[in-house]
Amino acid sequence: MTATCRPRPTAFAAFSCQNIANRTGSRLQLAYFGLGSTPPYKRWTHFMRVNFRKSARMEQKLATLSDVANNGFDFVIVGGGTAGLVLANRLTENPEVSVAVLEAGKAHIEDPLIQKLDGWVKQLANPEYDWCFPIVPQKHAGNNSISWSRGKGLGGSSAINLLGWTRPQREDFDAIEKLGNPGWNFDRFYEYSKKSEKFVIPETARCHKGYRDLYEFHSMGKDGPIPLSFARTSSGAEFEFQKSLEHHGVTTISDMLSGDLLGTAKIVSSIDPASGTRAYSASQYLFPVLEERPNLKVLSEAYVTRLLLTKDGEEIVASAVEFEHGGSLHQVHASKEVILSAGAIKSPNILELSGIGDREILEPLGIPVIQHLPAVGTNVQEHLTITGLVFEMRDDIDIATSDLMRDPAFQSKLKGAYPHVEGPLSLVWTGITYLPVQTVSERADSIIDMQTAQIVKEADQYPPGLGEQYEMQLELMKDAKVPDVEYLVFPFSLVPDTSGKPRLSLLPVVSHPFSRGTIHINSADPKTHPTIDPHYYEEEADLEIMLDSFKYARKIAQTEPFKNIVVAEVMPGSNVTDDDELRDHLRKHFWTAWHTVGSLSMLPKEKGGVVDPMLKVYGTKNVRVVDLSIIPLEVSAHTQAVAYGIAEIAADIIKNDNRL
Ligand SMILES: Cc1cc2nc3c(=O)[nH]c(=O)nc-3n(C[C@H](O)[C@H](O)[C@H](O)COP(=O)(O)OP(=O)(O)OC[C@H]3O[C@@H](n4cnc5c(N)ncnc54)[C@H](O)[C@@H]3O)c2cc1C
Repeated sequence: MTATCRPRPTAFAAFSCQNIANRTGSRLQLAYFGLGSTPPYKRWTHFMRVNFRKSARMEQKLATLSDVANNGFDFVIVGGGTAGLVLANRLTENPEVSVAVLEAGKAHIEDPLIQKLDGWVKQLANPEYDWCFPIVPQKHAGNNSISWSRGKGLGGSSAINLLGWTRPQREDFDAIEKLGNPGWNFDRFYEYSKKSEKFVIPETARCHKGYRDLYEFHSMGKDGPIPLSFARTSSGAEFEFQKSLEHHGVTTISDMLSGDLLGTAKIVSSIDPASGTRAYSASQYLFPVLEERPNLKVLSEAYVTRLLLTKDGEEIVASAVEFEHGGSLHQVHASKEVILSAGAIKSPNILELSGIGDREILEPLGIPVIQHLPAVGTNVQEHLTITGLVFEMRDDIDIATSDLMRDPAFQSKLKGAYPHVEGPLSLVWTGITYLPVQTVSERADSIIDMQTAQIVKEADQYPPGLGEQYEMQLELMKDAKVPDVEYLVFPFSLVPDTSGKPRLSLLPVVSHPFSRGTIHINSADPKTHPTIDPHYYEEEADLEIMLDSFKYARKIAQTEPFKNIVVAEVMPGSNVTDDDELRDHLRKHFWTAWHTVGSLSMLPKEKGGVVDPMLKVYGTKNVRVVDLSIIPLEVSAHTQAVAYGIAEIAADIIKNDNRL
């Protein structure tokens, strides 16, 4: 790094607190740069004022009930979330095409909790923003339970997520095609995925070879709506973790978006470098076009209760959608198609409430069965992770943690030193690593053999198609070029902590869990939360992979230089070493990465499919699903780019199919 790369005093740190810390040597200065995502006082106040005006104008552009109720549109999209708004934008590029979007949550226009990078801390478990879906006590995880967050409001989960941007491993996506979905391979996904991306190289990062390479030579889209860049803030601890990984032969990579994830990296974030705020589907795909598209009507606080289905010969036709708004039920008519984009949890619910699903679930609830489609709400897969590997970090070195940054005493010291800087911390998560099971576990072969034997033994009890999925998963697992495990470095503790000490968590993630769960309605009341059972750890291989991944993370943490920045492992504590004790610990502290897929899988019908490769629900003439629920096999990546990519592909499928 040359002197010209040094940030100006009012500029924000571009990529590495650690780099800057090395230059300044002062924790105060480090923390100042760590505040990078919060603009200086004047900028933020001006920003808020402008936002307020924009917000009022935008509110007026949203639909009113009378714009939508009892009116007809070519397409009705259920759910104004990540995928739903991409689709709404792309379909209404043609002024002849009319689209209504019904979103259950609020509009949250220019909402600081969404825009500020650490706003998610306040959004999670807040019912204004988060559906807070409870999951049932987990039989194979000590009957413990957690809740699954999902975004409620325009932008859906892209409005509350943790901003990391990854693309799946090539082989993961190719496996989706091999399961019977022609065209759903990595190459096509990649081309469409880039359509949503606008990679912006941060000014000061131009000096950093790795990032320049990524920008100039590699794999990101540059003209799409979602600005992406490297977060200006990072803890610095992730770089120490990377260096420790390097001691164990893991490569630090600069391009994690080319379909080859193996290695350790600084993740790209969906943050607009111009404003330092969250870039999400509403801010990038909806608000910029709303004013100029009278053919697009978006109604918030419109809770869809069911699709109104009729039969046309053998085929089912959705002619309208029923929704609740302001305490009353209304309908909106669709002349071409109804598209479900309510996410992997609610889209299957809406199908079931409409009479498409397993007869054995619908009939006892008094819901007339229009089509018996037993795969609805099955094949649910979720990235398995844990919260229980937490460290106390040294506070006399240039590593920032969220705990430290939140400390009022530290903040006031900061303000004394930098009176023109306002606001709390906005450290985002940036440390990411993908590894094959062969790297993290000496038992890789025996875990594969154990799972193979299990599959042979239980094959005749599996639902249709599951055996084939498992064979595919085993192939991916045997391939040491394909990641099976991920590590996240979080600059805080996810377990409530009142010690006031700086904390950091390492989160191992099982990328391709074998366990399969279900999501079903349990009431004919559309407002009742569904019964969600992910069956965490039901398949023994998931627990054993987690165990070895946990032990590997610990090994890295005990390697220099990471070791030198840690005071102690506070959870579970380095005295806990017995495998059975650790298994209990992992059962107790399981957690979600919020990446649910598979609940309306795209597969041949006889293999457990709900939608075909054109995303149409089997047996229907005009009902499609466009969200994460269609992915039949979990991918190793974080899923927002997948949701955007699916919607970009779907838009062209729908346009072609309707000759638009
Ligand atoms: C807390 C959290 C953190 C995450 N972090 C990351 C990350 O760092 N990186 C990453 O890549 N991915 C992350 N993800 C995952 C990613 O954001 C999601 O997988 C993706 O956004 C899902 O898109 P979707 O379109 O399938 O669903 P959503 O974006 O969830 O959209 C569904 C929409 O439908 C609406 N809806 C539901 N039911 C109804 C109804 N009955 N009527 C009307 N509307 C309805 C919802 O309110 C919502 O707006 C995270 C997710 C969460 C929840």
